[in-house]
Amino acid sequence: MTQIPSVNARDLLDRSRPGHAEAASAVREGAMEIGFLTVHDTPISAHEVETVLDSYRAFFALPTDRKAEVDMARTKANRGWGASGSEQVSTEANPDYKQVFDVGLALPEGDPLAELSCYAPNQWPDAPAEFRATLEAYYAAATTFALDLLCAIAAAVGEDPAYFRTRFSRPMALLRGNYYPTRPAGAGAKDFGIATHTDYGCLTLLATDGTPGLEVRKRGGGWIPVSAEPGTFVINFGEMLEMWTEGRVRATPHRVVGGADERLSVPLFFNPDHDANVAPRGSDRVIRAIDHLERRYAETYVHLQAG
Ligand SMILES: O=C(O)CCC(=O)C(=O)O
Ligand SMILES: [Fe+2]
Repeated sequence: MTQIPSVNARDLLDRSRPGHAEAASAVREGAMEIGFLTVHDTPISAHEVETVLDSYRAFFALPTDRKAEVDMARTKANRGWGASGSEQVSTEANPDYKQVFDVGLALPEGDPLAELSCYAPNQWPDAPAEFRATLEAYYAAATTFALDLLCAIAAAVGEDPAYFRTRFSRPMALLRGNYYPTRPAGAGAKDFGIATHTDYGCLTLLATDGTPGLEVRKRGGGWIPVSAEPGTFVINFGEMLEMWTEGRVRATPHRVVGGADERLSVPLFFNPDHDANVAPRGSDRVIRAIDHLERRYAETYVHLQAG
């Protein structure tokens, strides 16, 4: 049976700890074989995650017309609320029935990067109170942790951590709240909370409310369920890191079918700077991170789809 490795984050991040070698070895298996791992003993507390989950829960519980005030479909970017059906991550499935709320890096006033849609301004609802402050605080904590994790994981798989550390100074990192209502009556074989997909970026730091639902595709066929209580995290890797490491780190397909229980999850998609070259290191190709990300956004967000 394939197991998703569980890693002590303190041991991983601190090379002087006696558990470091064991943590690094578990990371190698998680990154290079399965494409998923879970981490515990992290710098982000269960309480911080519960606070973020409570904020998203209150937002998604607002009446539809209130959420529509920050509907990303009214913009050419992906900041704000995405209604059920606003994203189609697989051409073999219908648009997902989840709702989302997406937040990106907040740039200083007048920053020329704000012209790029990957750095579009965030849209904030008036309610719930503290929603913006809670998400901004979590965004800061999660991006710091994600960078430390990515560098430690790079070192564990034999890459140069210093190289990665310099490619995330203005990251196109996207924080998302996913709200999965109960699986709709009449949902069929092509309907999913989120259909089978790989993530687009480097590393995804995923918190959940503890309700099961996420499934990871096994190489030999079949699915492995993964769960994470608040304070623990699921880590998986995206297409850019797979390209960047010439396939040594794997971007593994995953999905949420959804069931009788509502569910909330909070991924941080840790994407690099817009101008990072994510082509295999040592090759003479250039694949700009922003080009890959904008192409994937244009394929999957229904309001950005061509035609
Ligand atoms: O809800 C989950 O557990 C996973 C969500 C996911 O795969 C995504 O948002 O990319
Ligand atoms: Fe995903």
